[in-house]
Amino acid sequence: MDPTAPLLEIDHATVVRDRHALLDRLSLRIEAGQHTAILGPNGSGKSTLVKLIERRIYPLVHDDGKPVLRVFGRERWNVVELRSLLGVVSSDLRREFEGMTQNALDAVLSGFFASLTLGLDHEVTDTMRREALDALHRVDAAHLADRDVATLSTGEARRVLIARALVHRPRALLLDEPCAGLDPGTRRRFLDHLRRLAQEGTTLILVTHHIEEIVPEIGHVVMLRDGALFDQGPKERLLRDECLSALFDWDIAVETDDDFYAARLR
Ligand SMILES: Nc1ncnc2c1ncn2[C@@H]1O[C@H](COP(=O)(O)OP(=O)(O)OP(=O)(O)O)[C@@H](O)[C@H]1O
Repeated sequence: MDPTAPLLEIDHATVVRDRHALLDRLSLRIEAGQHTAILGPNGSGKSTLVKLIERRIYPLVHDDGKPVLRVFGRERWNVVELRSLLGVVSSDLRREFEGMTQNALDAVLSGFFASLTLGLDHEVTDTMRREALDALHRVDAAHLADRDVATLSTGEARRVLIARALVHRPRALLLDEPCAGLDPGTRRRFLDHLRRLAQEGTTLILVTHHIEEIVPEIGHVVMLRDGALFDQGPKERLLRDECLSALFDWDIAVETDDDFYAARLR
């Protein structure tokens, strides 16, 4: 695989459900190493875009057969192979843990096999076990290792999912509102951890409603609205009063502090 290939190339992607376009001819390109935040109001298509990238849903095909979506330069992927390169934390906790009866450590170990659950045919080594515990530790969840995932609180479950996405050290991370449900301390530690990962070479794609979560390493912003691209570019241009106010239809004042951004509603 070409390491310089763009992480993501989307060419006029349209996704239709019930005669409604969830994504409407969306074109987007994210380079390898280009840490990116995806912003947009409720219903703008952010989670649909995440599902499209992880191949849970498919776009309409082009008449001329040109690919709509390429990830790491490739059009065709086996989902297991893709997941080993692209760690995903989806926003839908219910979906992630549906039907799962296993403890948190096994849920994290399943990340090594790009599967949702740990099966009898999965050979778990001591190193994997150590790394899974370490991943739980990094999100302050080591104490949850033996807990049945079905009994976890929202924030606890989210930490376990984050550990599962991190455990095999994927080349890129696709995070759909990963901080939802995290308490302030855990959120801060998680964001600090994301910063370290980005500095060490993991590309971050972060879907969020909170510009406070756009860590300094993320320099590129993609804005979606009504399933289409509203704007994209460097955050210094897009994370400004006029642009955010137009995107969210609300008068927003942006403040910056130490390379972090914050939004205040007026
Ligand atoms: N299966 C479906 N059938 C019909 N409409 C759908 C379906 N799935 C999603 N939608 C609609 O598509 C639009 C985009 O949804 P999506 O979940 O991608 O938005 P989002 O930007 O992630 O929103 P939020 O910020 O609320 O999480 C929404 O209007 C949603 O109601």
